Amino acid sequence: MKIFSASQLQKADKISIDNQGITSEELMERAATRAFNEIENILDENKTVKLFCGIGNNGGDGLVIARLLKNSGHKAQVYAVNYSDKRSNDFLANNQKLEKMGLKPIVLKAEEDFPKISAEDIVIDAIFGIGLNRGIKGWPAKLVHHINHSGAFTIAIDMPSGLFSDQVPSENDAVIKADLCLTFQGPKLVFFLPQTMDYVNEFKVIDIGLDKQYLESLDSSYEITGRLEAAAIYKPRKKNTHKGNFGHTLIVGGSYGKIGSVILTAKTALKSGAGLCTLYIPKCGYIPAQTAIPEVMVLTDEGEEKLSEIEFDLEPDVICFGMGTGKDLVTKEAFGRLLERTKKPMLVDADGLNILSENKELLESVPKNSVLTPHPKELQRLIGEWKDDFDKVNKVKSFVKKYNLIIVLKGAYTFVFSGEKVFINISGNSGMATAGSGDVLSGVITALLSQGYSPENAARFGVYLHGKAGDLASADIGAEGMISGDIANYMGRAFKTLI
Ligand SMILES: NC(=O)C1=CN([C@@H]2O[C@H](COP(=O)(O)OP(=O)(O)OC[C@H]3O[C@@H](n4cnc5c(N)ncnc54)[C@H](O)[C@@H]3O)[C@@H](O)[C@H]2O)[C@@H](O)CC1
Ligand SMILES: Nc1ncnc2c1ncn2[C@@H]1O[C@H](COP(=O)(O)OP(=O)(O)O)[C@@H](O)[C@H]1O
Ligand SMILES: [K+]
Repeated sequence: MKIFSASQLQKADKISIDNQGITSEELMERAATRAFNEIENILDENKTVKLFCGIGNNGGDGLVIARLLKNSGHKAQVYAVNYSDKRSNDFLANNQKLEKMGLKPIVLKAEEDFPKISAEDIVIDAIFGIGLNRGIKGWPAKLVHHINHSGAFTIAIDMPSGLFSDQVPSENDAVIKADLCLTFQGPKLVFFLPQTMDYVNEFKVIDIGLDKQYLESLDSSYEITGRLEAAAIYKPRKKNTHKGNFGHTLIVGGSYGKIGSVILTAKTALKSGAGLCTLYIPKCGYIPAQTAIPEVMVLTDEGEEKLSEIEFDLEPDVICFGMGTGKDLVTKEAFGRLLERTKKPMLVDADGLNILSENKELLESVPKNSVLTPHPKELQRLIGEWKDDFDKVNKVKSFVKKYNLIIVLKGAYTFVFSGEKVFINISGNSGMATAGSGDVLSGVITALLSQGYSPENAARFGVYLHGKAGDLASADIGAEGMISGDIANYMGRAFKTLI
């Protein structure tokens, strides 16, 4: 699923109106009716719905929803948030229809007019949608705070009011915190950025029937990775195969006290379909690794407690480097030599990334199309500070182009940057905020690379599977109870959900 900008969606509205021979009022009726159907599904009859409608088309949607609620016997109170006297035509048309039914919106013009909102009410926020062009200030801002502090379950129509589709609100701007956002045609980028995602606890996409052909023709850098997209990447195994068909992964990492990290990565690689897996670790890790995973082969470095040479006599299909290595000079030099010798795309994580950050000249030697998996702090070391999340996204886009790499920026929503594209993953949960889940992610992506998935697909699919395995683990044993090893243990079941 592509993510469109506000201006693309506004244009798609116009084109669909022309192509389908309908009026904008009819499109509004269709959009708002579909939103109403969702609301009715979750509505308890005893609840009072308080609708706050702006005076543009987002407000128009709210008026249509109010009419439909009233028609189906719900208790609805409608407020027109009169921040200006300029009303959109479709707002006016729907206002008339509502008044004809005897439901006249109460006009709010100042703080004294605010109604009481109880925690038991349902609030529909139809104040501003994608037409927002400046931060909400003055008494409407106070209304937003009034709604946010009411404790009422708040459903935003299209966008939480006050949230821009293409910039981060400033500290003084008021923004609705939506429990649910019913968003038209596709999710907006701000739903996924760390600085703005908290305004949308949950979202549901409402297909309002815009012209499919036109939407498909639109360019967008941003795409969602959900179940459908993951299933399209998945290559089920053939019957006539042997372990050699699924690649040999070499996992290089670890140091004294951090051998567990590479063990997790290797275990996950095997549980994600890698045919063979060899661990390359300092000597001190030999017995723990052999004991923890009998299926893995183990090679040891000359170094007792840290990597110092990285010499091996095998031809792996993919090398993964960096978990738990530390950044010692000998390890850095050994990594530099490994980079010089490696031609195939590899995966670099954790201290591998920190070594690259401290020795930027090494970036030139990272094989093209390699996958780097930083969390935000590691990213900052790699690319420097950013002003806000939009600036960060642009900086990462430039970085991946400059070095021809793929960046997996980990977070509650993980972003995969590849060429012009940015893929946003929607599987996963807060139970994954636990030590070692990043090591597990490296294991999945490495295993997919070894099985012949392209680096872009391996990154995108690996991130999805990692989140899905986390979701399955959380559903069974709870977010607090799960540890990163559980994510590895649920990996097979994550693949099975795609069959
Ligand atoms: N036919 C259509 O165009 C459709 C539009 N739809 C709805 O229309 C919405 C967009 O409607 P509009 O373009 O009318 O815009 P909004 O209803 O989001 O905003 C209304 C107007 O308020 C003004 N404004 C913006 N920020 C302000 C601020 N901080 N303080 C005071 N005034 C401010 C702007 O001039 C803006 O045009 C969508 O989000 C969606 O809900 C849907 O009904 C689907 C069909
Ligand atoms: N709240 C969350 N929701 C979804 N995924 C999460 C959340 N918190 C962390 N994760 C995932 O867990 C992993 C954590 O990786 P990382 O920070 O490198 O941890 P570690 O260094 O302990 O291995 C990432 O893949 C990240 O996307
Ligand atoms: K809204």
